[in-house]
Amino acid sequence: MAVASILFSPPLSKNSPNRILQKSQALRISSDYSQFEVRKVSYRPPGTQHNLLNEVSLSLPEKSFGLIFGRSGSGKTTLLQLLSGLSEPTSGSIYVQSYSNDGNPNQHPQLLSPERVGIVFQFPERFFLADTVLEEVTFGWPRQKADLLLRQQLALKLQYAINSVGLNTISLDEDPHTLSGGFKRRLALAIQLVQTPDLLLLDEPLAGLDWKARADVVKLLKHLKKDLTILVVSHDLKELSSLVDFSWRMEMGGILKEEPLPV
Ligand SMILES: Nc1ncnc2c1ncn2[C@@H]1O[C@H](COP(=O)(O)OP(=O)(O)OP(=O)(O)O)[C@@H](O)[C@H]1O
Repeated sequence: MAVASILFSPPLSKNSPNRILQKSQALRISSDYSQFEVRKVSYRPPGTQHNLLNEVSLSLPEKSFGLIFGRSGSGKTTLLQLLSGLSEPTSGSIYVQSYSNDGNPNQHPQLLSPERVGIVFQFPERFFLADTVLEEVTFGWPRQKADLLLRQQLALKLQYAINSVGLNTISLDEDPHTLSGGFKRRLALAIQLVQTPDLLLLDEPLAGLDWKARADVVKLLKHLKKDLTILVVSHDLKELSSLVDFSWRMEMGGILKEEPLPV
């Protein structure tokens, strides 16, 4: 099923939503460059006595690829949950800071809002609910009553997501559960990209895939890296090393240290 047949793809004109989308994206980053910044974040789950994260700090410039590695149970997933807004830091802050080219902040830091963040959990295919790829990507979207402008904007977002992950080579009528492992991961990424996030968080993106699908996902991440800021938690350091701009080790007790990959 074609994207356009569901949501109507408009011709491009001066006032087309494509231009509106580009304009709003350009407005979001008005500075010379910006960084996602985590400052002295600690986290203790409500009702417990133990900090899972202890004064974690990191900076990730826009359009760069960061990787967090470390032993199981050290707190890596917990940090992604805080960055995505699923839980709130007990202390510290997570924000976006913009800078001029001379390296000085050029406005007040903005708190990172969850709408700007996409997160793909480990084994995302386990959470697929819909009967078709299209329904899975557009889950929760208005079908009939949305006004024309909204439908046009949604159609463009859908097209962007589908094309970005290479799902345009298959029918959107396919059952998500029958896709290959690599295509299931593409679909999981499309579900996030349709929200046009600025920061994409991936928890163990290669886990459970065969060698071919793993190579496929690495290639896809290389492509996505051109337009997105990506932060990955993974044990697959060798396979991801060619993508990595910044890396950190999470030590037991939730202590984060910037460190080169040990590969
Ligand atoms: N809500 C919670 N309450 C108490 N302890 C928790 C809670 N959530 C996670 N934990 C514990 O926090 C620790 C860190 O978990 P987390 O999943 O962040 O580790 P991880 O580094 O991502 O591990 P893995 O590599 O195995 O995915 C674990 O010991 C986990 O059992």
